Amino acid sequence: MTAQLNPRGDVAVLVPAAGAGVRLGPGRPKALRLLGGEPLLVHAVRRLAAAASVHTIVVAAPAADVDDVRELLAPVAPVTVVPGGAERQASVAAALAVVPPGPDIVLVHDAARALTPPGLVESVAGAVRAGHDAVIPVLPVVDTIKEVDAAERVLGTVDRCALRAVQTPQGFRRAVLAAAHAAAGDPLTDDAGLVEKQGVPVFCVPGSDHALKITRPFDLALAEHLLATGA
Ligand SMILES: Nc1ccn([C@@H]2O[C@H](COP(=O)(O)OP(=O)(O)OP(=O)(O)O)[C@@H](O)[C@H]2O)c(=O)n1
Ligand SMILES: C[C@](O)(CO)[C@H](O)COP(=O)(O)O
Repeated sequence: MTAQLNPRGDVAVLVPAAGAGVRLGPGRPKALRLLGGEPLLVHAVRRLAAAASVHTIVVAAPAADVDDVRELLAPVAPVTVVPGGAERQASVAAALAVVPPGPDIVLVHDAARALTPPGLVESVAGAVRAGHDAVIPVLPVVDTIKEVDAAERVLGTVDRCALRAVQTPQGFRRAVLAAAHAAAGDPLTDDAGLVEKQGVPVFCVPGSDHALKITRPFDLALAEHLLATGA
């Protein structure tokens, strides 16, 4: 059954899903690889569609797989699917370009963070609604962090109290994200980075262990365990 999105919602979610997944090893584009028998993208979109504020979801799919992705997601939720680009930033820009009039809040969410709970979507959107133009979910850094040189010699120990590991969804006032992408130069790895370059303050909210990015084979094994055990 297709989850209906909320026509009165104020949130559009862009889902960059066009990456190859090189770090995961050879195989299909990462968003189409299986977790518990279903593609990562299906897990991600199902959870986004379960967030009450979501009005629109736009997926940037691998260009060769756009038709397959439309078919795959049709039973999950009403989504718009566009071809992604060579860099994540281009995929996000392609999705942003087709957001319909209406939603004033835009979230950008990696398909690779397939188990992100709907509650995190709502907490990021809520912080934008409360007046923050740019919001990112973060976790504290749990390991000691060293700065090293090219020869792997330690230069020093970084004060991790001031560091955060950044997740998605990242949330923005729509006009702020549009202006940041319009002004974008060399690709950055996240959208908050583009907004920072515009001098816009970025606000942090607590992230979730379940929003882990499935990047390497160990992450996929961990996600399989989380899904299977409901942990
Ligand atoms: N050209 C790209 C590259 C990445 N992404 C998406 O951006 C998200 C975060 O990227 P990451 O997890 O680093 O994925 P990949 O780029 O696929 O990973 P790798 O660097 O291992 O190839 C993913 O959902 C990925 O599909 C995208 O839409 N378009
Ligand atoms: C946006 C992001 O998920 C924030 O952690 C991340 O930067 C994107 O992927 P990458 O692994 O940095 O390429």
